[in-house]
Amino acid sequence: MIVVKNLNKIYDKQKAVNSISFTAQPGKVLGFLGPNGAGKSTTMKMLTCFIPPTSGSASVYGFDVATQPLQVRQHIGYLPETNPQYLDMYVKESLGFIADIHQLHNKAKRIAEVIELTGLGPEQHKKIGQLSKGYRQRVGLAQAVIHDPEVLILDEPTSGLDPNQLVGIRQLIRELGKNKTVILSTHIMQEVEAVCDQVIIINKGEIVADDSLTGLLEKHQYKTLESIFIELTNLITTPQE
Ligand SMILES: Nc1ncnc2c1ncn2[C@@H]1O[C@H](COP(=O)(O)OP(=O)(O)OP(=O)(O)O)[C@@H](O)[C@H]1O
Repeated sequence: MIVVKNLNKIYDKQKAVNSISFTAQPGKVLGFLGPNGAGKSTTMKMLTCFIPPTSGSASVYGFDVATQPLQVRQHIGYLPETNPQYLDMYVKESLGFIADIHQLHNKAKRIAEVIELTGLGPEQHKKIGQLSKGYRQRVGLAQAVIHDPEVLILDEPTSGLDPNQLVGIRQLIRELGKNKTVILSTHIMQEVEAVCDQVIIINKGEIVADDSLTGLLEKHQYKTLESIFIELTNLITTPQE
């Protein structure tokens, strides 16, 4: 479970995240939506202890991101938007490297399992630099889940994937979401409808919707998710400080 209370991030003078509060429950996929620059990645970076909050609090699986970052990292899997990879490493080597960071005892078995889970089988003997973008995303996902974390934070996990790969990765996220807490950011509304149970829309650092997918659609007279998104993210027109 993730609990966020009055979380703020100010970069110099730029207020990126403005006192947001929400919870994410296990067994559900939470779609984190918002226009470019809304504060999605910043929030995800705070939840994964990559950057400290300016104020407010967030806990992941009961551990505080500011005071218990090691414990948070043990229970969280993170696929950053940029999916940074060592291109000279072989797929299995990179998974072994991450498995070592997590001090996994059953390393070989677990590497084989995540290769199977993420559909990396046919490409497992290649160097990461030789992989297509979609397969690199799969490596990122395999790295994020290798220690079987209870919480997964996925920043635009399907960006740039072809339709065949999209279906596969979405199915995988759905499957993982059955017993983990998953937060997923995306700009693809179809993906939200296909994968998410809960939807948060953030605009200019503030939450403008937090509801179940069905609740959100019902509240907006079953308009398309795209029109709801546009309506809500064009609402706040006052400039940021
Ligand atoms: N390191 C930084 N220093 C200064 N400002 C930053 C930094 N990182 C992000 N910002 C600013 O914070 C705001 C939120 O950015 P963030 O990357 O969280 O948005 P986002 O919702 O993830 O956007 P996108 O959909 O484009 O990925 C933006 O105005 C951005 O310019």
